[in-house]
Amino acid sequence: MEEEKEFYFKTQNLSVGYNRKPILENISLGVYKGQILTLIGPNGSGKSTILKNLIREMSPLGGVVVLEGKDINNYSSKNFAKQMSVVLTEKVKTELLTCRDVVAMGRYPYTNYFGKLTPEDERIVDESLESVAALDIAEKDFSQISDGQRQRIMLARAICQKPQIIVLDEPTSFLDIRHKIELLDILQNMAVKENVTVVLSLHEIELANRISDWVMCVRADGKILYGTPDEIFKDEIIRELYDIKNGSYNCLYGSTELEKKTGTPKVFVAGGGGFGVSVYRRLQHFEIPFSAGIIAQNDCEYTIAESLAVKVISEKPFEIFSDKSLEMAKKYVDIADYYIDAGCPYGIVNEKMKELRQYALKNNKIILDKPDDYNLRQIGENIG
Ligand SMILES: Nc1ncnc2c1ncn2[C@@H]1O[C@H](COP(=O)(O)OP(=O)(O)OP(=O)(O)O)[C@@H](O)[C@H]1O
Repeated sequence: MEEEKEFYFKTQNLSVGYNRKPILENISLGVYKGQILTLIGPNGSGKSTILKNLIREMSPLGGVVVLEGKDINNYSSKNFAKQMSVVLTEKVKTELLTCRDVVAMGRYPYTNYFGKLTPEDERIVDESLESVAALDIAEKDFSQISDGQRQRIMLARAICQKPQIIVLDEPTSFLDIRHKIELLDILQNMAVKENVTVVLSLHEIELANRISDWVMCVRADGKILYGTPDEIFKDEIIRELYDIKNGSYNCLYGSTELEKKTGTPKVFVAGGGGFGVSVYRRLQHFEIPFSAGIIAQNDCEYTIAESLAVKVISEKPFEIFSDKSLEMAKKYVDIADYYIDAGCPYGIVNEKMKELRQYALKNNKIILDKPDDYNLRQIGENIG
């Protein structure tokens, strides 16, 4: 990681761990103002431990954490709270506090000794509640709301603090997909529009890929990779990071596929244009090995076919399907008992697929057009 200009927030040779035993060493991260850094990695790899060291909840076993050129230990508590707000997963103990009260706690670095809120503070509390779409639950008892609602209130509290940097540990874990997207949208907005720096950990790597400027991969073996999303989100790196042996993760589409079924492909799928995707996944579901073709390598379903099919007959990007590919596809039709037509329309590029279907027909293959689950289950039973 080369530093051209001074990072707003960085670590230098940071070591973190428990009871004087390091679990991760030589951690070097750096973000500029208004950027988003996401920590990803398997359970127990140490993401929360790193975050706790970044927010002064734990003391590093070695190295330093630097905020705006200054060791974070050299900030007074109040000044540190004006710079940084934190959203952790731990449940906050509250007695008889409304959601509004909890959010208002975010203003304490700015209030006087008695903690009295000014009308301006009250306005910021309302604004923060509104930004997480929680005005409707503002007067509810904080201990009587759902996990997802609690997560949004804690974010509102952090926003209310008007920080320069916000640190969040798995802020999306209890949220449904709509609220996940909304939360990440709020963070992105804070970063891009208000120049707030965001450091967070996420399990949803496809979302990490969308919002991050920097990504830190924390591997179970203690190895750390740091880079831009383009450098980090490669199928190979992600597979190794999570030690995915059965199944696959596709970085381009953020899709997860279950384990490929191997064996003689008694089914041939004529796919293309995305029409084959659901057929491949249902064949996998019924544990039926299959071959697929002819798929252009730039077709949106190519990588999914590669993840699930025993064999994919493919064509180079943007090329009209060649005789050579057709001959190869015929070989796999020969092996198969079934020819599934996924319904991709014919055009200039894939005209040879008409010939392939004729070939299957002539060779007494059972032709199925867009089969449903009932058909697929029967195929599974027939081929054993
Ligand atoms: N208080 C503690 N004392 C000793 N070891 C701890 C403590 N808290 C966590 N650990 C250990 O430190 C390692 C890293 O834990 P950490 O919670 O940082 O992982 P994580 O990457 O955040 O995991 P997850 O994705 O499951 O939240 C784990 O092996 C864990 O068992």
